[in-house]
Amino acid sequence: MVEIQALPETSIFGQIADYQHEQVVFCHDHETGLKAIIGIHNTVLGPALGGTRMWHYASEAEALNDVLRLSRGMTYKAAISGLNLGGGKAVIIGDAKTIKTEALLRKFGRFVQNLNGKYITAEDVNMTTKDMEYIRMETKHVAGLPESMGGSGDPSPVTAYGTYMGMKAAAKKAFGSDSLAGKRIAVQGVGHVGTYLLEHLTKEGAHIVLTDYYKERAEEAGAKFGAKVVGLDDIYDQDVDIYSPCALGATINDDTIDRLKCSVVAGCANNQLKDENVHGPALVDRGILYAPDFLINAGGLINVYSEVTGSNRQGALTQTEKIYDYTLQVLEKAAAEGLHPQQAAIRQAEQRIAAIGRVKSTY
Ligand SMILES: NC(=O)c1ccc[n+]([C@@H]2O[C@H](COP(=O)([O-])OP(=O)(O)OC[C@H]3O[C@@H](n4cnc5c(N)ncnc54)[C@H](O)[C@@H]3O)[C@@H](O)[C@H]2O)c1
Repeated sequence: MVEIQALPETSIFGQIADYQHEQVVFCHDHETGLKAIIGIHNTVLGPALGGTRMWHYASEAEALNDVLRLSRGMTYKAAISGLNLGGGKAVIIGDAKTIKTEALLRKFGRFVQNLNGKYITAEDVNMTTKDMEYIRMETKHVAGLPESMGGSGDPSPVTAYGTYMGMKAAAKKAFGSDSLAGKRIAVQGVGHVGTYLLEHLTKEGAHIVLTDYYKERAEEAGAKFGAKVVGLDDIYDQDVDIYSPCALGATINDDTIDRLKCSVVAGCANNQLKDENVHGPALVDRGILYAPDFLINAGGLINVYSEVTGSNRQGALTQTEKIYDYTLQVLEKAAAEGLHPQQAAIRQAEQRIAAIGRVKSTY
């Protein structure tokens, strides 16, 4: 596993080397004000696929770090899910409310096109379906489009299904049975994925306690699913079997970890561990089983992949169901090799990339 060390902000090649990226493309256009970075982490398994995020970064160094970290995560997510995809991601620097124009997006599309399919882009934070339409005008290397445009549509139900499968596998390991009937589950965030997840959980007879940043959204979900609604910060103190982070990242941190009373953490949020090298082992010390986030939330990527391969929603769901087996395998590996689950998942992904890399070494 690659240990990432803090580097001086100016050491661009140092950072690229540390994260082991193949290629990082800096895109600039004076006319439109476009400043974008495309991070291509690894293409051993296939083209690098990952969304484009637009964000008002405090510094260019922060933007670079974000694209490097996110694209590396995509490599692992694809590899561990058995997909023939590499990891990539792009960031456009700037305030989406002020600088985003058709021309800027189409110019970005031309940079994507220039990579000839080595990078396939998709929607991410602060990008809309309309924005993707503009990018699509300049490049065919776009995935995750709405069904009306011939794409694979909303990935949230598929992500929720995979998270549900991963949660059941973790329950099997922690409690000896994968049944969630009667289990007390704290769901943090009832947005797109969280709501679909609640449908699976309540159908199986789990008892839910939930919270959301938007009080009305929380109340609505509480009423619909017969769940108890608690305050934003109170979610960490609940006496539950499973904590399911489905909102933001980094919610497992120094401030929250000692408050958790659960036996399992399994949710769809990205980057749940604030520092995987600190909080991964800390969960093990506390006797809490962690279902690796990038493994159990891969349903969305699997759904997008179905677009690349010409499969359909049913094919994506069938592939997503395998997250149950993959999660069990990773948790077994972690126990057998004395690793924390996130570390075991990264190793498993790296081993697949290395093995397939050797396969491809013959002409
Ligand atoms: N949508 C997908 O297919 C997909 C795929 C992989 C990973 N994810 C990740 O899953 C998470 C949820 O995605 P989503 O598409 O449902 O997003 P979303 O924006 O629809 O839902 C997130 C919800 O969390 C709430 N929230 C924000 N901050 C909160 C806080 N501090 N406490 C409680 N609630 C809070 C928001 O109000 C919102 O209702 C994100 O981390 C996302 O990156 C989503």
